[in-house]
Amino acid sequence: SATGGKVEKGQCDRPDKWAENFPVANGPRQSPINIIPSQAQFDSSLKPLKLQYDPSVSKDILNNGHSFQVNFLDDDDSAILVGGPISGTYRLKQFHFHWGSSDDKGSEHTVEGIKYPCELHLVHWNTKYENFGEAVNKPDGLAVVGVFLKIGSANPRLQKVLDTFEEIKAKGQQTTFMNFDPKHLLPATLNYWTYEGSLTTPPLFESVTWIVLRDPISVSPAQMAKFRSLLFSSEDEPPRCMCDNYRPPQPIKGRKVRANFK
Ligand SMILES: O[B-]1(O)OCc2ccccc21
Ligand SMILES: [Zn+2]
Repeated sequence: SATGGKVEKGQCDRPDKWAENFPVANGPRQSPINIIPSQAQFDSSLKPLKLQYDPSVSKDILNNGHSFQVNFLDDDDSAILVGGPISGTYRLKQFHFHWGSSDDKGSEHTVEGIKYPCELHLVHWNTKYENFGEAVNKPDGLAVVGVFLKIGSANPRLQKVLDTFEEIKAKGQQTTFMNFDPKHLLPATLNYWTYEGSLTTPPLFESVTWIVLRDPISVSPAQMAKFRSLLFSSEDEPPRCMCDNYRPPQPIKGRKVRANFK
């Protein structure tokens, strides 16, 4: 940068600047939020979450310049989410992650102010709409399952994803990534909190029913270092480490968070 110091984040990368171009950033149902378990309301009418991902129709993995994502074939009901707080059928479109520059931060949702080093988002769209693009800005358009990653033993299922990173190091790079079953990235029990929220990245559409799992999956420090080996920048730009791609918690604005467990 001009000052020769740490390269500053570009304007568009800074969450505190997003309201200038996306006024909904200050809207009534923004995400993520800080979850306070004692204030969540147990709702016995909430159904069990059903993630039916067979066969696993993953296609490819892409570095999109703000995270990396695994894309799925979504032209039929092969990988769907039903039950939980939603009605109807939502199709899996992609999953991606958010993480920090160190293990003490990185998740978007927090629990009693606790940040996890990483958070996985499994993005599904409501099949009452024609496709993801039609669903993405509708109030009941998306359902995103959030999974926390906690520092512990290395996660062999996650390693399969990390092993592709040499091929997608820079923005815009993509490689095939088939037959990966995202069910293997879920914790043993699917206890969850749910609330109405938004995309956590521009355009911040208020279209997401959030389903945040209570139990984390494990990730090792070495695996977290691998996340940080990716770049925000493309191969012909000065390298900028891909990390801290998380939005901080937003005002709850009177919303209720429900739990399907006591
Ligand atoms: O903003 B997000 O990361 O959170 C939910 C979501 C859905 C689709 C794309 C990106 C996102
Ligand atoms: Zn996300």
